[in-house]
Amino acid sequence: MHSLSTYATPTDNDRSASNLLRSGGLWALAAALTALALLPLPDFWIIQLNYIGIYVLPVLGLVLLTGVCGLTSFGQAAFVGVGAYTSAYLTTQLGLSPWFTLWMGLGLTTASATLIGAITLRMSGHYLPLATMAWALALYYLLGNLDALGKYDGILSVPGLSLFGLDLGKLRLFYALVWALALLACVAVVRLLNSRTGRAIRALAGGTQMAEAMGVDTFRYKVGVFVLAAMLASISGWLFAHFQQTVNPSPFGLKMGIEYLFMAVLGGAAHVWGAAAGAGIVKLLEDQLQVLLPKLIGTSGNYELIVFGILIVLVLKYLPSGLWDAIDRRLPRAPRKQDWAQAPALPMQPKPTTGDVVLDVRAIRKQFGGLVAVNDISFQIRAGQITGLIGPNGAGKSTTFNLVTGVLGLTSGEVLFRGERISGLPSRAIACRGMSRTFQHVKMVPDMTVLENVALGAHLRSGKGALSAMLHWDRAEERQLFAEAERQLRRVGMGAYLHHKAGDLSMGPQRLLEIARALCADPALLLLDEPAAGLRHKEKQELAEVLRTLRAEGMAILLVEHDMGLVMDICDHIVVMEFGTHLMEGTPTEVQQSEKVRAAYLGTEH
Ligand SMILES: Nc1ncnc2c1ncn2[C@@H]1O[C@H](COP(=O)(O)OP(=O)(O)OP(=O)(O)O)[C@@H](O)[C@H]1O
Repeated sequence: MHSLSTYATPTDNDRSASNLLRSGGLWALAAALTALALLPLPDFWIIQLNYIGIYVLPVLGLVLLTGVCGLTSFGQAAFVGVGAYTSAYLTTQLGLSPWFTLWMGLGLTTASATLIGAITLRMSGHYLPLATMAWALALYYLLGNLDALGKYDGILSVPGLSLFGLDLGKLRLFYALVWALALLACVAVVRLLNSRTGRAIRALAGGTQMAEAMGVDTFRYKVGVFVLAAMLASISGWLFAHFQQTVNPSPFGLKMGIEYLFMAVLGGAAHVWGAAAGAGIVKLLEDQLQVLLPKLIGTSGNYELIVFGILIVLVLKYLPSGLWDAIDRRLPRAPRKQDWAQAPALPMQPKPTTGDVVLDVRAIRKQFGGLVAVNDISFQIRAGQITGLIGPNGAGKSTTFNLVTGVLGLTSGEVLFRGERISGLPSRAIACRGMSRTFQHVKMVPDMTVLENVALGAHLRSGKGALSAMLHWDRAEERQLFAEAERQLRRVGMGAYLHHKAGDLSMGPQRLLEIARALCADPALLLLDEPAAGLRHKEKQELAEVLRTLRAEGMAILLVEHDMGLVMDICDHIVVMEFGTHLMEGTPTEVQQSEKVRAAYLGTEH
């Protein structure tokens, strides 16, 4: 299996150079920001930098929401408005401390984002962005029409911030506060993305099927990310209100929502540091263009919007992943520091004894309109056996597979897993009971390493959440997860690939990655959907060896496969389907000798 490797394993020197560059980048940014504050810069530039810092927070939210999760939102500015207005209103009307109203703003944002997210995030495709536009507009008009909030004039005389008698309204102190919060948020998001929760979040962009099969409650995670993005926006709104000391609806409307999205896309929507790059470039460019363009053209107007329009088209065409991505790709990539050698093993479920019935499929049926794709199919799978499910194209194998794993609902019949009825359960609930699968078309997170992808398989065997990740309270569990991921990768002969980017693998290692990820879930039943598709002869032999080893260890395996050589070579029992019906079942020899099976494959009458 090692012969498959076409990559050089990074050395310790690469690792330290890369770590220095990457973690050093944060310190370099912090040092540059401090130096800027100490330099005798005109106030104008400090004000600009304050605005950039304020914009970094909502854009960072969009990086999570849009760049990482693939959920496009034009409504981020509305949550900036919720934070700004809550604090402006409560400090001016009730005389509350801004340090208290920050939390009230966050509370209101959390409640409204949870409600809006729960309603809109069920939508997909272009409906979701349209829905975000709708509630962004609704909030804008609400703010502009409420008497209590001063209608379109807004709220004036919002107090500045002070801390222990220190007036944070002074430009350079406010600058320190804004950028301390912005950098803290960036570090928190970096930590989040590099955690159990982060890996689940990163899996969402490729659709929900794989993440659900790993036990991730994808809808809950989407709402969670939406709320987190809104909270970052709310903090930005709080800063904005107390920096400007006045609020009105304009900066929280749809136009600003589009501008935040533009900052994220330009900077690099999938990169945390892209948020800072995007916010900085757009703000500085906007200001310079507002001065330059009227001079060039000879009349005043919002001409910078035309330049931005052209710029976004060019960026989408030539740098679709944003400016930061172009830089990031040139930085050396350091492998994760292997600090899990001593980590205790993750808890394991008790396993069935060899020969026990693990899966009992009873007369399952699936109709798609008038088409009966699976027609009252029954079979059993036992521990320590490889059961093949074969049949010509369109026989109903994948549909059967999806019915068993909970991806599709049954029209009738039932499925028992280890004696428990699982029909009707969602796939994550089935995964939780010890059934794990691979996909006909490999599903993984291409930007994550092989190790990270495989660690996702143990999602249900761990439990640390977003806050633990941000505070680094999840390190012990992370070590356990990576120890398990490495163990499973070595089990399938992928020990040489731990730190490779999954998207760079060829088909053979990709399929083994999926098997290792499925094994990471500690399953009693492994379902493999065409694992040999696209593999070379040697890779197939290696796959067969892996499956034999798993069988010897007592694993129950269901194999849907077209490669008859492989099926006949490794299966103990074979179920044959044709036109959705159960044609026959038996040992490989019985199946090979069956006239009915030959006729089914040759397309003759039987
Ligand atoms: N979502 C769907 N809606 C309508 N028909 C479907 C759907 N999914 C599958 N079918 C139909 O059900 C039948 C069985 O398809 P299925 O993909 O399960 O076959 P298969 O044996 O896995 O085929 P292959 O080996 O080509 O993957 C086919 O006629 C297919 O067109």
